[in-house]
Amino acid sequence: MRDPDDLIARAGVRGDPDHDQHFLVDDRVLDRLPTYLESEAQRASRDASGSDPLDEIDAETSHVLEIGGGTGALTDRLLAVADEVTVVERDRVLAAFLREEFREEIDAGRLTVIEGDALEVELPDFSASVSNLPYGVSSEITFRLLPEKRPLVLMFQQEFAERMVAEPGTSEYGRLSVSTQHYAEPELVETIPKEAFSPPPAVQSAVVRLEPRDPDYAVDDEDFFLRFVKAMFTQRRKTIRNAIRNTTHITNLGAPDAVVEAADDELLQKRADAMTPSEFAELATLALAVGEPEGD
Ligand SMILES: C[S@@+](CC[C@H](N)C(=O)[O-])C[C@H]1O[C@@H](n2cnc3c(N)ncnc32)[C@H](O)[C@@H]1O
Repeated sequence: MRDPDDLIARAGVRGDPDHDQHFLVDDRVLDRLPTYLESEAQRASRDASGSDPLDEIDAETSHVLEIGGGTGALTDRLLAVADEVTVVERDRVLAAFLREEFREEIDAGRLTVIEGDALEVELPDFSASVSNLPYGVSSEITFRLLPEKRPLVLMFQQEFAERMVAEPGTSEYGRLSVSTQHYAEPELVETIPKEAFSPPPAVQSAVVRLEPRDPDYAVDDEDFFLRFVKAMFTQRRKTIRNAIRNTTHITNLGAPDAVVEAADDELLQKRADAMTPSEFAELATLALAVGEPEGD
């Protein structure tokens, strides 16, 4: 495997925190990241057999997408486990370096470097993604990837990761938890100290594994459901009864009182942070049916 410090030296760059550039320099962390594509049970059985993680990975690695390639330390590990890798990098100098450093892999058709903004470029049909995300746009990128319903292993600021995996009734639980868990089952698999990066970011990081799944509830209109959840959490300290009445500028409900009249009283007395995703779905479905949403 290429040495991460050598890659930075060869690229002749210093990560610029203002452009979300924090390069991973801890080999052990880099080696572990692709293995999180496996489930917990698969990882445990491999650990028990003592096999080399990068040799034995048992996951869908036909085409792995990496957002934010940097100097290529993670790209190198992904090439070791995947048939094909596509890396997106916005920085012109870094994209040129990746094309030079990985010329052989590119010529062999195993690596594609896309220079551009991950929020704008056309993404390939990938089988999984493993990425150390640019934190400034991590939410937007994640919600671009989640609807594709592929396994994702993504690095975030720790506090963000904790909100993604949070359960109802906790202070971290919010709109981010419900919308993440609508698409996938998230698992916080490892926290990463600042020293694993060069330059170190301001806060600790964490790796989240996101296994795509269909939710255990049905929604007729996904956009309305997500907008309804957003609306309820803008009124976190209010009861759902008041939140429904106070947020018509977000939900576009023409008849919020009709929703309140038709809804189960027990739900109406709750606050958003005590509502399970399926309870939100139940209310959103009712709101669509009787709340006269405008423009839907
Ligand atoms: C946290 S670094 C990770 C670099 C490398 N993968 C590693 O682990 O060492 C994030 C990378 O994303 C790039 N980047 C920042 N914003 C981006 C965007 N909107 N689209 C694509 N790449 C972006 C940065 O230039 C940087 O190289």
